[in-house]
Amino acid sequence: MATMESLIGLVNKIQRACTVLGDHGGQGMSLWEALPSVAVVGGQSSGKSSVLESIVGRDFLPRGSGIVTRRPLVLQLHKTASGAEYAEFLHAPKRRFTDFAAVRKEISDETDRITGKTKQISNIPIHLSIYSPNVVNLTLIDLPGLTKVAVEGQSDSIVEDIENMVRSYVEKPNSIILAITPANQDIATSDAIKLAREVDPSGERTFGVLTKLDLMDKGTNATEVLEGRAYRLQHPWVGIVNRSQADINKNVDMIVARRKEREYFETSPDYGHLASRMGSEYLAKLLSQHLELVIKQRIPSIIAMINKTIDELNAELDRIGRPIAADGGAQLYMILELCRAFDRVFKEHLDGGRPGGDRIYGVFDHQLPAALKKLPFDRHLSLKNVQKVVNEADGYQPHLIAPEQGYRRLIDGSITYFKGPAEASVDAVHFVLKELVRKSIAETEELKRFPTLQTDIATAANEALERFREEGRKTVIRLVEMESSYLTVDFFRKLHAEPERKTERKPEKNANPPGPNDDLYHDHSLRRIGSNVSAYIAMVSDTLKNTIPKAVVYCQVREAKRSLLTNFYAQIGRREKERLSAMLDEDPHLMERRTQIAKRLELYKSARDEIDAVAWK
Ligand SMILES: Nc1nc2c(ncn2[C@@H]2O[C@H](COP(=O)(O)OP(=O)(O)OP(=O)(O)O)[C@@H](O)[C@H]2O)c(=O)[nH]1
Repeated sequence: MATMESLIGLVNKIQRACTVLGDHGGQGMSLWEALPSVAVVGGQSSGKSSVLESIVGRDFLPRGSGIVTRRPLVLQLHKTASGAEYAEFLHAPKRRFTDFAAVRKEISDETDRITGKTKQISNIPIHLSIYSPNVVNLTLIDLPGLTKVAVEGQSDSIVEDIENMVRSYVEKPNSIILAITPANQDIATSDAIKLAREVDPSGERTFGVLTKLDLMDKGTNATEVLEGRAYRLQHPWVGIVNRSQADINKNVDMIVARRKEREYFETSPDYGHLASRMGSEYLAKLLSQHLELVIKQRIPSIIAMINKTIDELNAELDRIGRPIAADGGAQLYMILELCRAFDRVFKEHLDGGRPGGDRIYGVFDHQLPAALKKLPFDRHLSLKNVQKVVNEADGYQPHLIAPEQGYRRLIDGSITYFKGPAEASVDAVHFVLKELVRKSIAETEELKRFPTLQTDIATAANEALERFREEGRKTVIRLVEMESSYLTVDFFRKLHAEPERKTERKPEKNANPPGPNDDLYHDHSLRRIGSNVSAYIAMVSDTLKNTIPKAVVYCQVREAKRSLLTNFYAQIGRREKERLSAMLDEDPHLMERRTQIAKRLELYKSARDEIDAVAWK
């Protein structure tokens, strides 16, 4: 079973953490808003500060004319067993105040730090913790006094601004309203009650406090109000007698004032019967008990809200990416993971699943055959050129049986033409691969947050592709050169065995002018040579049409799949931690957002842990 200290202490802790993170309501459903708290509201001079000081048993609030409270003051009271009495501000955690006049000055100074000397108001709370044997565990939020008129130097809107700020605190369903009304004023005109009625019509969250009972006109009393007949609330009204201005001027001790207040009620003919339920000490206990009760009731919904928020924050973190680890090993691991993610996408492009790989087949199926077809063999094997090549090969002595050298030169010359389409295939596939690298980087979700690493991967992949292209180029050129280094002997043997039907008919078809017999024979023979070479080259072309794609895939596509980033991995493995961090550079906005989320997540998780610890005690 949780103790009172632990429950209120728990909420105190969470509230402080909320303020550190800038979560103090006003931004949708926040943890702060889910936490029950007591908000103190009242018109100017209603005795708000006096009630708070009386509850604390210390003078510590700034005084003065005009609007003194200009920022919410979250006052967390912690009862100490040791007798030590001191105060601490969340904004100055290292400093322990034992002099309460210094606390007052610090509240003033800290107010001005945010609002400037302009006397404007701000909804950013000041957190003050007071540790004392004279307090009960309680958290109160002191809010600016509701006012009717702006004083000099303040904008006209301040009246409305204050009301809006106070309303933003009291309208949340988890807020307990401490509505302070002076007894020497008509309850119907009380600013505090007016606002409380507006946001809590059933009066279940409102505690009515009547101050200045001692200042009522002779012959009148407040029993109508205190007994709940004048204005009904779910909770009993509490009457208070604070120090008068004269007491304050005389520096009457707060503890003495408490005693005097007790005596006032005990001896009062009007309120004697209510004495046990009157006074600031009673009020503090009442609030403390009530706050504890409310916290207990709210814990399940607070836990639900915390869990929901944790889920949402985790989902957002997943979306924008988890924070990067600080140590080199983890960074290296992360870079490798990111590279692998890229590699997966890249392979999907090649193997199918994502488009692009089919364009490589397009090179082999279209581009290469078309380029082979366009090669200028007609020109190279024209009668004139055949004659020229054969004659040159023969030299001073014409061939006797067959122009062996001529054949070889014609074939060599023709085969050289294949280098063009072979290299073009290598280049075409290279560009497809390069484009797929670019696409894959853009499509790798995990890489989106790391522009530097994207560039690094692109550079490394393109360097690798250049190497593969060079390898591919060498290999296809070698294939072409192999074709000229050793000819297929069988092809020519078969030719030899065949009758010369086809070629013999040709001269008749070609309406060549009649000439000497040997000339005719010579033409026939040249034509035959041309057509034999042409047939041979067609065969080579068919072979290369099949082997060039094999070489290209072997050297470029297969390697890209196998070892696109191998060199890169080796390089980063040797890199210093600083360079690894630099590779994981991110968009600063994103980093900021992530830090924010991580902090909030931390807050919510620790809040959950704290609640668990209390709930199981
Ligand atoms: N006699 C008597 N005087 C009181 C009582 N409560 C408050 N006062 C006096 O009323 C004046 C205003 O009290 P504060 O406690 O400063 O009131 P406040 O609501 O905090 O005022 P602002 O901060 O100006 O809005 C001071 O002079 C107090 O001494 C009371 O119960 N009896």
